[in-house]
Amino acid sequence: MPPLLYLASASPRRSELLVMLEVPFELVLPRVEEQRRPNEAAADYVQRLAQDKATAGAAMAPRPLPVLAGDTIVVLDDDVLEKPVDKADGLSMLRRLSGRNHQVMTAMALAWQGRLEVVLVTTEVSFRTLSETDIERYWASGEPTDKAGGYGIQGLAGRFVVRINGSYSAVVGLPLVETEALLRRGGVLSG
Ligand SMILES: Cc1cn([C@H]2C[C@H](O)[C@@H](COP(=O)(O)OP(=O)(O)OP(=O)(O)O)O2)c(=O)[nH]c1=O
Repeated sequence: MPPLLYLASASPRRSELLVMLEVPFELVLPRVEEQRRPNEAAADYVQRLAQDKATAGAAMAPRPLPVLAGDTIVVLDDDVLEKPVDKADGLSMLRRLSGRNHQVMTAMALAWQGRLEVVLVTTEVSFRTLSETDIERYWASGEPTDKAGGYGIQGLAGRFVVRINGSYSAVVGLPLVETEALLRRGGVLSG
């Protein structure tokens, strides 16, 4: 099947989730700098990054097809927790998340025919209290390194999650319901 869409993402989770929407797609891999501006609100930041990725993807796409991109951040007390830069950073994120609620924000952007639309999905996630042993063992699993907030709900950190209020697929990196609607608006999906 010829592609109808490009996904501008190196995230294997985003590719796996997009498969669920049954639209043939190919990857483009733009490089976009991820740096929050002073006083930039978390919701603005995550939407800007998704838009930057979609725009950069459209600039390098080999064919004039719509380009989808996303960004995920974890927000705790107005602080943005991105991917841990090292072990100390990863352990400190997990200690902060322990026994508390935080928000996971995922923005998805679609660039097509010179247009750009972005949607933001915010999900509340509750963690149980984590012991130092939980935290050290989880870090040693290798799972936290490439994930916003230093955890993956779909993996070993699933056992830390007491409840979520919102979209599970958004926490993993691509909100299925909202992305399907976005792809309909962009004419990628019909019906
Ligand atoms: C909170 C959480 C994040 N994540 C992942 C989703 C994203 O892949 C990653 C956040 O990093 P992002 O910067 O959103 O994305 P990425 O760098 O992995 O990929 P790309 O920019 O090329 O699209 O964290 C999980 O897999 N599970 C979780 O529970």
